[in-house]
Amino acid sequence: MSYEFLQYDSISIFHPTGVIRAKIELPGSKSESNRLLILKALHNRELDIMGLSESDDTVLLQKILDNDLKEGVVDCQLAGTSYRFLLAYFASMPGCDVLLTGAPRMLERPIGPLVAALRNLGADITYLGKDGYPPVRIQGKDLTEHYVEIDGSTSSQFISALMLIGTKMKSGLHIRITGRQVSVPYIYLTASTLQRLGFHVSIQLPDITILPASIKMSKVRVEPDWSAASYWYLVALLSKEAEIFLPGLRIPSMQGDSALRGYFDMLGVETVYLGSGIRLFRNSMREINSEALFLNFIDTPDIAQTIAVALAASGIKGYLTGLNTLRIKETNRIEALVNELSKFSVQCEFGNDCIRLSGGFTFAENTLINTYGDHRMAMAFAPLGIFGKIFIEHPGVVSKSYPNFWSDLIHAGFLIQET
Ligand SMILES: O=C(O)C1=C[C@@H](OP(=O)(O)O)[C@@H](O)[C@H](O)C1
Ligand SMILES: C=C(OP(=O)(O)O)C(=O)O
Repeated sequence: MSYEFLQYDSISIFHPTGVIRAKIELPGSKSESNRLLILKALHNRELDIMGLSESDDTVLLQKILDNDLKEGVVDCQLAGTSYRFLLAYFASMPGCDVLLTGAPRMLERPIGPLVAALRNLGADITYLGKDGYPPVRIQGKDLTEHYVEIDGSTSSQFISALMLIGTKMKSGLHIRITGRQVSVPYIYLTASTLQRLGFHVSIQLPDITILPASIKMSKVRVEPDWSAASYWYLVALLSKEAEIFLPGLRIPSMQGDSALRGYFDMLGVETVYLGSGIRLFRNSMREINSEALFLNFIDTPDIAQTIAVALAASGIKGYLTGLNTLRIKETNRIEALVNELSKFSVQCEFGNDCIRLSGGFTFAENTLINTYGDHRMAMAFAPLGIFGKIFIEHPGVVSKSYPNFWSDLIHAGFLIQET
């Protein structure tokens, strides 16, 4: 694996022909990997997880769990899912005394509903900074209650965290979700991961029941990451001609971001499922006969940036809604998107949970894309290099989920240089 260009202040990127034929080995799903690592630590340290994500977030989580630390400071850096899962994990580990912290941005990402739910289950958690936010001190305990209510309107990671530790609780766990649940497919991903390993889970939202059990399997394979696939759909869309093979992706998939297939089909990228993976084709005959597209991302927040760039660069007007959680991710993704799209004259208006794109895209050669410490800003804008040279600030941000991204673009014929 050669993780190129991660250390530079900025890079330039462009594609000399716009014709792409490539086979790209995507990283394993970060979401699946993180769930499996927690389950492995809770139940069976011998579990063999194949195809684990090589993302910074997963590598860090694995290191923390492998250390089997009982005391001291645990720094999750920028890894939101890992932070939320570890919060529940340590809270349910009798005898541990841990200070769980992260990078400055992590200290701005809320955890209040998860802490409240864990406390109701008997956990001992103290806020060390602002109430409702990291860092916290966790003194692990046997959690003896078996019913909990939690507000699901901030993050699904809170629900998944409870589901994961519920497998280890003596009488299991019944979770009742209050509020409007966001990112629902991630809850189903947790459930299906548990079921694959032999746990009993029943979901009838807003209720989830987990029964205690042990892992029945010794090996499990992680599917490649559909959120990472989104950048290759965008490359295909913007290309003159494309045929891209992404081995290992399945249809149907338990990863909610696989819904991106439908969006891109509408825009002119066809997906063919081959059993061994998927092949993407640019269908230049496809015409969108819609004045404007109305798309809701409440279930699939991680592909909103890719689709926003896809619509803008195709000159399609769009109303993107359900963006509630984008403000509390690696950066305020709504503002970041609007700032960067404006550099290409795209007319954007935005609110708390929506962006309206009113067209007007003009490619501007040599534009510098600011990335706001957010891997998905870098990856969603990089494919614009097909139209001409652009610059990407802090290319190293991609390692949060896809460290090989730049090397893979080079493999697909992009020319990338340090600047
Ligand atoms: O459970 C998971 O693996 C994730 C859930 C989503 O977060 P929210 O539920 O906070 O939207 C998603 O954005 C994140 O990248 C991964
Ligand atoms: C939001 C993300 O991750 P996390 O919440 O795990 O930091 C992401 O990968 O886009």
